[in-house]
Amino acid sequence: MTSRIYVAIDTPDMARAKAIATRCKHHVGGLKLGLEFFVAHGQPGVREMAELGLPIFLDLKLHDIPNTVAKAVQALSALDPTILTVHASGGRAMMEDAKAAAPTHTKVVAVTMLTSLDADDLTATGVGGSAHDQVVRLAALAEAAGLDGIVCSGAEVAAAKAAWPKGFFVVPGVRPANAKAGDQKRVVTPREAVDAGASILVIGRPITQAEDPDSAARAIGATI
Ligand SMILES: O=c1ccn([C@@H]2O[C@H](COP(=O)(O)O)[C@@H](O)[C@H]2O)c(=O)[nH]1
Repeated sequence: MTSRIYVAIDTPDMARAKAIATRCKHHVGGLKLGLEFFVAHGQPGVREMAELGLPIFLDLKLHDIPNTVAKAVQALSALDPTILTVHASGGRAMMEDAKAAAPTHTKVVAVTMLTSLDADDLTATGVGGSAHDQVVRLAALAEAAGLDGIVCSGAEVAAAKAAWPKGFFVVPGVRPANAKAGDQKRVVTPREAVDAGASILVIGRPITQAEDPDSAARAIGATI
């Protein structure tokens, strides 16, 4: 069975990115390339990583006016990513236009509330209610916009899935027991994320900063 783990390759260093991906490629289901990697290497870098043969999750978290996001998605289409992210707070029209511009089989998923934020952060940005309420609200908006799913923490995925059973649920902020949370505030273990209904888990530092990324990915895979 294909692993549900997408390893977050968060580095601007191409040699390191390829080395990590090559080492753990038999124990993960895909590679997640985000802002740090894309700003450093752009589309040629993504193509180079895709040559390793794993599905590519392009986590660019696009967030702008509908026309700008749609044009950006069009410009990325040749990369044919398996998964692409936009921010749900960009609004319904932005998400609709992003989905319309994406290749048919690319899953366009909306980031609801970053896993590095907690309830206090939400209040500080002027949003009332709990993380749970915010995620469920933005999940409904993403579904209405025709997206494929959302990104949320493992703490909200069960509620989001109950409201959207056919949605695709991406869960970052995943930490094996006793691993350092770092800047992540809404954290669950890999097992908890899967039990709650995650479609895929995004895991970065617990794998990429391990002495042996291959063993780390394998060990985490064994817990789910
Ligand atoms: O809410 C979100 C959305 C995306 N991410 C991304 O996932 C990885 C997590 O890396 P770790 O090292 O496992 O913390 C990273 O690339 C983020 O950009 C997220 O953490 N939370």
